Amino acid sequence: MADALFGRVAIVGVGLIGSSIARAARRAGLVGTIAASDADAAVRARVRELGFVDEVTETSAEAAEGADLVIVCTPIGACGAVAAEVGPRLKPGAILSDVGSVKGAVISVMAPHVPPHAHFVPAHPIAGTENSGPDAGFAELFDGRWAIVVETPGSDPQAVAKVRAFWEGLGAKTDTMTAEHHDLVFAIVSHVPHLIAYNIVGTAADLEDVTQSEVIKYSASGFRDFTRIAASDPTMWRDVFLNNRDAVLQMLGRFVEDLTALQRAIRWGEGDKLFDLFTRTRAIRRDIIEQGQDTAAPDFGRRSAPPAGE
Ligand SMILES: NC(=O)C1=CN([C@@H]2O[C@H](COP(=O)(O)OP(=O)(O)OC[C@H]3O[C@@H](n4cnc5c(N)ncnc54)[C@H](O)[C@@H]3O)[C@@H](O)[C@H]2O)C=CC1
Ligand SMILES: O=C(O)C(=O)Cc1ccc(O)cc1
Repeated sequence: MADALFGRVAIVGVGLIGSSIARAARRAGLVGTIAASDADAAVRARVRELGFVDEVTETSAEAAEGADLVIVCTPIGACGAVAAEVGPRLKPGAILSDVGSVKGAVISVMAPHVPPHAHFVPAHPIAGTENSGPDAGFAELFDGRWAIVVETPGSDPQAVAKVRAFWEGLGAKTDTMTAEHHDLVFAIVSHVPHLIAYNIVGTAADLEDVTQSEVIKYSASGFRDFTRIAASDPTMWRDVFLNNRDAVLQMLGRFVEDLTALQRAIRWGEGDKLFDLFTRTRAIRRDIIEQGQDTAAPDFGRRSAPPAGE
């Protein structure tokens, strides 16, 4: 068991990520007290029932009162309003953080509400599932996965080090990068792939009338994997695309160009072009596996409830 890094931690928004943080922090003995709040009364009631936090408050301001660390785990679109509510309650030396999948836009709406006596250290765990809500979280979610901690101009190195230590205590490996770089990288490795999944499942669903349900009946594992991703939370992903617009559009532009080149290769029977690309991409997958980076274990992706007895 690690020594407690923080006395009181407040989690605002107790869905998949917020509840997983609470469970993992408890598992590691990382914090003294965990307070939690959520805008949804049904979620607050369920969190009380599940019993993985010490205190459930009506408002985020109450949860943040006296906290050493406040982590905003709401959809991105709510981060600015939550920061406006908790900012004035932050005690001297307190750290405000978040888990949003986009960093630039989130920082621009949260940072103005951080008083000079507190610190702001944005973060993003690269771990999740297609499920939402407090029942979907589990303590092992971050084990062996990356958590990106963002350094902002003027950020306090000690506060950054504490947030890194917190994520490492939750089981993650940590790295730092600028918000701008983060948003470009995750546009191509996470946001555009989700958009592709939403699109292909949508297209197939539109064709379903024509094929009389064959789309679902015969869907093999490739299409099934897309349906898992396309089952991800609509609010969360709407907010991701609205808030990482420039980077996503830049990466989509490149993606569409490359797709058009493939379309052309198929039209003109250029088998060598297709074969070369498929050979390169197969090697990439093999490299990922060799480096032990394929930590998206299927049982993690498919989990919808914490282990019995938690
Ligand atoms: N789901 C995933 O796989 C991952 C999500 N993230 C980020 O984590 C954040 C949360 O995502 P999830 O936990 O999946 O969502 P979730 O939908 O499971 O939970 C979000 C919770 O926030 C609450 N909420 C909404 N507005 C609020 C407000 N104004 N004040 C207090 N509570 C409020 C909702 O009632 C809900 O319980 C998002 O910003 C997302 O970008 C980061 C990594 C992975
Ligand atoms: O479920 C999956 O495959 C994911 O890709 C989870 C995920 C979603 C959003 C993030 O910002 C990070 C991880």
